[in-house]
Amino acid sequence: MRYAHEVGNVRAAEGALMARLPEGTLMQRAAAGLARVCAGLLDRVYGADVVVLAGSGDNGGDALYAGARLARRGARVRVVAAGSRLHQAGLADLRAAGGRLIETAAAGEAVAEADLVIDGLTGIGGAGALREPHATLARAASEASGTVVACDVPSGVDASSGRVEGAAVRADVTVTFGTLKPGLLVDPGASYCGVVELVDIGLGPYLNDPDVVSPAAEDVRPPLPGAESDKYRRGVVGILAGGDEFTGAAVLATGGAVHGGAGMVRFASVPHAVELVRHRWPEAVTTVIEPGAKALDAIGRVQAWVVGPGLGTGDDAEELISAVLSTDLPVLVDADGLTVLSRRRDLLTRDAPTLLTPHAGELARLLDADRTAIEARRLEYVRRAAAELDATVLLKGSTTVIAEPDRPVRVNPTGTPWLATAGTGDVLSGLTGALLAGGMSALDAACAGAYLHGLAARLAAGGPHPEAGESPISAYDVITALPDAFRTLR
Ligand SMILES: NC(=O)C1=CN([C@@H]2O[C@H](COP(=O)(O)OP(=O)(O)OC[C@H]3O[C@@H](n4cnc5c(N)ncnc54)[C@H](OP(=O)(O)O)[C@@H]3O)[C@@H](O)[C@H]2O)[C@@H](O)CC1
Ligand SMILES: [K+]
Repeated sequence: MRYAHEVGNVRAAEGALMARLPEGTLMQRAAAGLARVCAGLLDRVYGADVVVLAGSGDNGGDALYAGARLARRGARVRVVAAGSRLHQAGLADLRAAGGRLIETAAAGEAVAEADLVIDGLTGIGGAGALREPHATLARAASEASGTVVACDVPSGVDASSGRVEGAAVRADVTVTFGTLKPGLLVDPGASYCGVVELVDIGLGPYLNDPDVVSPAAEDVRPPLPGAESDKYRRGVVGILAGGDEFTGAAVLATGGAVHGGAGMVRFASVPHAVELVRHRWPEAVTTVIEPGAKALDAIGRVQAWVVGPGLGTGDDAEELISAVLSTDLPVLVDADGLTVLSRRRDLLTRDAPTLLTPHAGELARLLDADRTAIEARRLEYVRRAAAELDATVLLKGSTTVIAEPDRPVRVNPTGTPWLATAGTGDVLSGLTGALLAGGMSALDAACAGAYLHGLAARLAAGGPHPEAGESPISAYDVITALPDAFRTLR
């Protein structure tokens, strides 16, 4: 797991640690780590052209001390001061090492020709949209042809949330201190960071529980069949999807489940959807159901339900969703099911686990909120959704985030922009339903489902020669790549 802490937590740990150390120690540790990474990025430090963008806080101080370390190794270091103040001791050290301050008016040219730009405008103290001249400097850095290294956080990115309200530095590398910050893991902030390097400054023992975690491959443990397993013990997932209008979603969700490790997939729907699913996935056991409260009775036993993809949003769909949520089994609700729930939130009052898998638009309907606001503040809204709806919520999108009341939010590290194509969400719901039926908790199933789905998409997009770049993929390609994604976890 990778752990991330919000600004308040970082400051509390910093205070506790600083009380035990001589003044300035932490800043020197940070600066040393930053300078080390910068030096590694340069072909040669001696003679390299380095520009430090320094704000008036300690983030600027770190950058100035790092600049001084590079200057002592022979780099030509120039500093642009943003704002009225500069960290005085840092500036004095840089000057003593041969660095010099230049006018803001000359900054554009200096940044454009630099081999390396260090962004020390704002760190965890940054708040709201960057003001001037910070915003202009951030834009210049983002367009620089040299390597751009952000100190702690790319300036303009909110460290706790990943929110970006105006200009922000697009970094090639972000060197962060003590612990990751949630804004480095969650879009839009994450997309500004480049490669994130964590520098240990000794904060670890003083940090509280993380606010956000991001799983690595070893944290994703889908259930494995043992010698004793049979299809029932491995988990039977029931899929209620498709209708007279939409059938593709049913085929794709079933495919996700068939390749998601379920012992058996039961699929139930109207005759046309059943016919298509049978044709494409002979592995699935299918049932034609009549609308009505007794629809589930004909299907046979399952360990978890997936309901919603392509189901429609009318009275029949509502009745089916109501019946499924009245069971004492884990239920994953997706797509049309979520639209129905946005007018029937009362159906969510239940004891068994409920997993909701909305994209921003569906969550906007569920919370009566604004879609754009959700996309800009994914962490805030996924937490709010989990608390208000009393469910596990997986918010799909450029960064998929998963929340359960009173737990750290999980951020999925896999995926590719090519995943933004019709039908991939249906695959995710079938896959995750299979993991739920296999006995995983809603949080772990959501996490493993998102991880495997994103990995399968990357494998599909990268093909046999990923070094040659990625290509467009279809939802069906994601299903086909799932076995390879599972294999990478072994
Ligand atoms: N915590 C740790 O463990 C360690 C922390 N360390 C380092 O300290 C950093 C935190 O330093 P910090 O607290 O001085 O805040 P920082 O990020 O420099 O920003 C404050 C300045 O930004 C300005 N400003 C704010 N918003 C703005 C805007 N929208 N647009 C423009 N300006 C804006 C604000 O201006 P003001 O509002 O005062 O006018 C103020 O001058 C941290 O990120 C890390 O690098 C390490 O040295 C060691 C270990
Ligand atoms: K910064």
